Amino acid sequence: MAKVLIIDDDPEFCRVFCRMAGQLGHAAVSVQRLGDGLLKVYAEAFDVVFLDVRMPDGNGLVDGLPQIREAPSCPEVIIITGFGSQDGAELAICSGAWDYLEKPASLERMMLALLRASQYREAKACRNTAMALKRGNIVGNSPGLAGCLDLVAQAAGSDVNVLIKGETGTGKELIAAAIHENSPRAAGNFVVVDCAALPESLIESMLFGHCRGAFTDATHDRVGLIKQADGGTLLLDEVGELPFTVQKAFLRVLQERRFRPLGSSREINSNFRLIAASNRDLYQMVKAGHFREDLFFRLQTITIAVPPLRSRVEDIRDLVLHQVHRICRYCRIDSKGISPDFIEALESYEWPGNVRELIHVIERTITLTRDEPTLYACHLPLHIRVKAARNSVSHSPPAQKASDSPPTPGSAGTSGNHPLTTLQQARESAERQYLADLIRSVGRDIDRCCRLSGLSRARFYQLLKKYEL
Ligand SMILES: Nc1ncnc2c1ncn2[C@@H]1O[C@H](COP(=O)(O)OP(=O)(O)OP(=O)(O)O)[C@@H](O)[C@H]1O
Repeated sequence: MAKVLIIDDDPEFCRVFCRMAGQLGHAAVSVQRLGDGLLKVYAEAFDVVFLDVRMPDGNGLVDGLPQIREAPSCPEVIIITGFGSQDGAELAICSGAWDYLEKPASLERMMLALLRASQYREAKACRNTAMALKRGNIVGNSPGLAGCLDLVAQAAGSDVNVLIKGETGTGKELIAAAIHENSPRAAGNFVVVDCAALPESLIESMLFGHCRGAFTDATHDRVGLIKQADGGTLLLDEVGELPFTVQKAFLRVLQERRFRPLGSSREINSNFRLIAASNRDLYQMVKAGHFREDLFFRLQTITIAVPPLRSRVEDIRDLVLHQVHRICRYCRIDSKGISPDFIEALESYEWPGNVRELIHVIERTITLTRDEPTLYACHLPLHIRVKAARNSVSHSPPAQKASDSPPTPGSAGTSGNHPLTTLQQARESAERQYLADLIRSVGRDIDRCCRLSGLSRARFYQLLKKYEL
């Protein structure tokens, strides 16, 4: 039985729908306004939500769907609309809807969609309780990361090939390790091959192994990485860097799970599970002729796309707390307090290097503030402070006196149409704010100010003078 909510401004339609769902054993309730629907999904757990698009107080697809998908029970959403369009259908599916039905869809069709969505939910609930996922070192609870962990659970329960995509530093290797740890192969080896770091001349011998005398430097037999993963998992990290010739040889290994080490006359077996990871767009590489299409299709039976950190800002707080505690313990210093402005500044930065960059910033900050009991935003590197200050300026532009802001080039006479400041002005405003905060929290201890800000003494004095601080 599923718990169902229908959000539709037609009370008669809701009444008939609820009665029919009830006859099929589901518990259905309805509301006629989008706002009431949102309140309800955040107050109660639902399995499936039927959502109308044109509501008196908003557009279900645009204003409702994303929020409903992020509700604690993360219900499946079926869009029902009297004004269906191909673009609407695409938007719905891309935004995570289960289905997109045009009114008047027959009630049977709606009940079929409900049946499928509720069966899927049941199966998912069984999987989750059957296997409480060991997360390893993975920190974070954002919906984006939760979606990845769902796929980790699915992948761990099967033996199919997995492709993990995502920008550098997003945690692809951690995800791969979690699949291995949760799979029946956990007792076997987890062998990581960094395809970008293997010298091209050695790559075949590293992967396949070699016999003594196979080439000039082969002074003894060597077991290749593929054989080392026998009974376990092989992670091909940066698989896009695998040379084209090796891709062909590897494809055969993937099909046969057999190969011949260099210089050997005998083929050997290796029963490994393959996970590949890449921060490059392999599909584009296939189109450009740099990656084999047949290998590409074989790699991705399950694909996990790890979102960049900037699109799961909710994880930053958890990651910071975890890392600060970990690093302080490692450095044998007392754990530090964290002020809200420290987290806010980190949340407003875009993290091109993702979690790896965040960890480096925290390590650096703790090293530079060993004696500080609390971390403030002013302890962060300048570029992050600047970004935070710029964001606060652009969200609520301060009223400026005309004399404060020289006209920007080309804006004379039309400045009323240009609320944005110039880059130089924004930079100066951020710089001034940063220095003021720094002095406020550290005092006039010039050595510490210079050490924390990374500025030379001369430059520091120059800026104090410039901003009359
Ligand atoms: N969710 C997370 N929780 C805790 N630590 C994380 C998380 N994601 C990434 N990290 C840490 O960030 C660093 C980079 O992670 P990882 O090497 O898995 O990224 P990657 O996507 O494989 O990077 P690359 O593409 O550059 O190989 C590691 O120190 C890892 O432990």
